[in-house]
Amino acid sequence: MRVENLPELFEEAAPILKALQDNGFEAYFVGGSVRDLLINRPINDIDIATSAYPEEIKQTFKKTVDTGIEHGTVTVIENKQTYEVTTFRTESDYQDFRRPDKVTFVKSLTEDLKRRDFTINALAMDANGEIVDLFGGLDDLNHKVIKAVGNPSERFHEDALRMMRAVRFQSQLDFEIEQHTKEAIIEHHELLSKIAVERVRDEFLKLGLGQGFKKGFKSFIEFNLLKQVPILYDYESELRRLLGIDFLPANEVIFWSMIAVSCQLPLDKIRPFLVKWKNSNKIKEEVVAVVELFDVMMIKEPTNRELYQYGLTTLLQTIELMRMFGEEVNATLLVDRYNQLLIKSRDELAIDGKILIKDLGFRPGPAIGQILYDVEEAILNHELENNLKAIKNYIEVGDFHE
Ligand SMILES: Nc1ccn([C@@H]2O[C@H](COP(=O)(O)OP(=O)(O)OP(=O)(O)O)[C@@H](O)[C@H]2O)c(=O)n1
Ligand SMILES: [Mg+2]
Repeated sequence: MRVENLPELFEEAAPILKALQDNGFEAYFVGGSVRDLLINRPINDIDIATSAYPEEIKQTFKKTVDTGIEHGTVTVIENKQTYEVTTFRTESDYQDFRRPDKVTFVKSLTEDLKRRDFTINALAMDANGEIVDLFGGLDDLNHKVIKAVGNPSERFHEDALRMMRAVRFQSQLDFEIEQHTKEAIIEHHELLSKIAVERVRDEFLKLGLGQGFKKGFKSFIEFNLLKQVPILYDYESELRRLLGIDFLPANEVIFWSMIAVSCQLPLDKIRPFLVKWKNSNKIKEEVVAVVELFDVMMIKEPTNRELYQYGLTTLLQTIELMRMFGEEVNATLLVDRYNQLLIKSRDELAIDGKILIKDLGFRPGPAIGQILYDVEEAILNHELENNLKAIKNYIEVGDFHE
């Protein structure tokens, strides 16, 4: 099969393949980009596999970076684009079911494709768009099937993360997992515990944001992968409720908030939960804010101060989360209320501590903070305009002096 009219991304990369070929090497596009091209999905990164050794790749191109030279990967920079170019390889010595430290370079594309995870990821394409399909990947793409290359048990022993990859592709692509592949995951699910949490998290998140979330998540639970992940292994019945939800989480923060809320984790357990999953501080704080506001809004309308304190992004994410859990929320009204706030942050306040001390004769100390808070509160509740004259007057009349 040949792909006519390659998209620009591939056209731009074709000279890389040609340069390697001109030096007597084989070179192909491989992996996710070929798969995604064939099913019209947006293409992430273009990976290239070649018979050239890393040193030979480096000699072929002017600008290269040794990204993972011990694994045979050299990054080639051409026309400001970067391409990962990897020597045909097979992974031989497996320790602890993680990807090996050592790889063995091989001279044929076939050997390289044989060690890849799924048939849909084991397709290659040459510079003219000709597809190399040695394991039935095209058929599986057409039938929307995720199937291990060769013996599934072997593939999962080589890298146990592949079991997570199976369910994340199921979610992202809305595909089904082939029977033997599925049975091998169920049989070997315990191997997942050997894999670094960060790697599991990346796959879990991709699963969480996929179009076929419910399908992938159901497999994640039913193939017992859930049993191997931090904290959540205890919450199977709670998490199963997510299978009945009709909204897809739109981003990382909503995804983790959705998980935390469905497990009914108390607020003080959310940070430790996110830390266990090695999330960044940024994600941690954003998720905690969403869940806090969610708890508020489940009981009552948020106050103006709450809208101000949490801000628009958190508000919108919380509204989305509430809708996921079947709560009716008047988003327009809440957003209008937010937009009508006279100030959106402390910096916008027309007065500050310095003015209070210099112009109004207050003494430095905790009273300053209290005055600013009260002024802010009056402005947030539309009882006071945010201009210096009005605020000074408010303070004079209000008898704030000790
Ligand atoms: N554990 C893994 C990881 C990757 N691969 C192979 O390496 C390719 C590139 O890996 P990666 O970029 O991680 O995955 P993609 O399939 O490209 O998916 P994505 O679109 O998410 O990048 C895969 O297609 C697959 O052929 C593999 O066999 N086993
Ligand atoms: Mg990729």
